Amino acid sequence: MVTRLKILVVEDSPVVLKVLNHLLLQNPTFIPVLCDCYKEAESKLNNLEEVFFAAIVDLNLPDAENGEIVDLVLSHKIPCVVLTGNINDSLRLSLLNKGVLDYIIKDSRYSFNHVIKVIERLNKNQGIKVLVAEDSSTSRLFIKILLEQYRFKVIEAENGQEALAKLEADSDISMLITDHNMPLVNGYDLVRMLRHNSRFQDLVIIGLSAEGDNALSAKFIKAGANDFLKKPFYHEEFHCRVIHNLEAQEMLETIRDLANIDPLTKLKNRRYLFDEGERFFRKNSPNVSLAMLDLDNFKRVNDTYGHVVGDQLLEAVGSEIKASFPDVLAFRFGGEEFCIIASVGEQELQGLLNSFSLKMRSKELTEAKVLITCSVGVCCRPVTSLEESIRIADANLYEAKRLGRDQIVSDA
Ligand SMILES: Nc1nc2c(ncn2[C@@H]2O[C@H](COP(=O)(O)OP(=O)(O)OP(=O)(O)O)[C@@H](O)[C@H]2O)c(=O)[nH]1
Repeated sequence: MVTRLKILVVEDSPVVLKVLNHLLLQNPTFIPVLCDCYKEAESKLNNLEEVFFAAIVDLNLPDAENGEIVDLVLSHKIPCVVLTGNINDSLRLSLLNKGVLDYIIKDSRYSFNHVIKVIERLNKNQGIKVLVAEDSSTSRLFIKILLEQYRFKVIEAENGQEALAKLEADSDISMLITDHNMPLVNGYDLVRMLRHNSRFQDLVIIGLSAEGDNALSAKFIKAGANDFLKKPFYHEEFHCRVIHNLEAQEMLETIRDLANIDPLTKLKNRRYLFDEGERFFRKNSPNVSLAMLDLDNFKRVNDTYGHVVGDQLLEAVGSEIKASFPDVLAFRFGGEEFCIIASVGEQELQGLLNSFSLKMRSKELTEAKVLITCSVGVCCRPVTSLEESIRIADANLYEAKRLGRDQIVSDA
């Protein structure tokens, strides 16, 4: 179930209030709570039953014309995005120093979309772990506070060696912010070590240094860091760089998923099989077993119930495969054919396939309550290539079909 988050919106213009309400409601996570003056916002904030995830506030309200609403919201420790008609350097600095997340000039409808983007980012950040590697406890605390302002989960390390150990122990860490001058392993060496390990290819890395060495930023980036910041930096720049680099990485992952995942079944696709499957095969050979699974008489399902139900059935089978083979590589090979690759023993794979076939035989799938069986061909013998393994499993699958379907034929 989606946890819904209340967003306090304080704005005296009915039109702006309406636009923000409309935009926030586009995201089912958000519940906008609208106020048109300081007094109303104050009473909402003082109500202990109301818990706000963030606030969007207009700097000039009829009953608080000098930005008092910002102090009020921040005193309740609520992340605050400010809307303003105009901005100058001293106002910008004063807002940022108070700790507002961002300030947005109300000059076009795009500015309102930007406000929503900031709030959505904040929500996403709650699930993102960032490791800060920095030997100075003061600097570490400063960076931690900046990151927590944006709702990131922060983990700390006092030197490069500790950072490496924490990254190895926790594969959920998405970003590393690392100083250069640290004991044991410095930042530059840490980046080099990480980038030589394929496990850390997707880790976003931002280097930091107080040194006046101009070559250091280039060295960091050449070693594989995504970005570099020289200390002292202003927190506006820090936040922009953190968010930009994270979004670039997320975009890359989305593109990769689009290229490798079958949109209907959510299993990896055939293209990924010949890529990742090949790698898996080489790494685990000769202890690799492969099974080809093909739904029986699937054409009849399409002919009887229509293609929409056919699609729903494929989607449901995809979920069943994911649940039944949790620790193996599972792919949609094409049409109603699937492929499983595992480095488990022949007996274990046979057991998993038997349970899956039994489940398929007895479970009604989709709203149309369709019963479907599947035929399976297995290759367990040591072979020299993934292609050979697929060819043998396919021949066994053909045999399973010939013998009357709904059975497993193995070469073991
Ligand atoms: N709805 C739907 N149907 C698909 C999809 N991909 C392939 N099919 C259908 O799957 C059916 C496969 O038919 P056949 O190759 O004759 O195989 P079968 O009917 O399962 O028969 P056997 O494999 O011999 O048991 C065809 O009707 C394809 O149109 C898809 O993505 N969605």
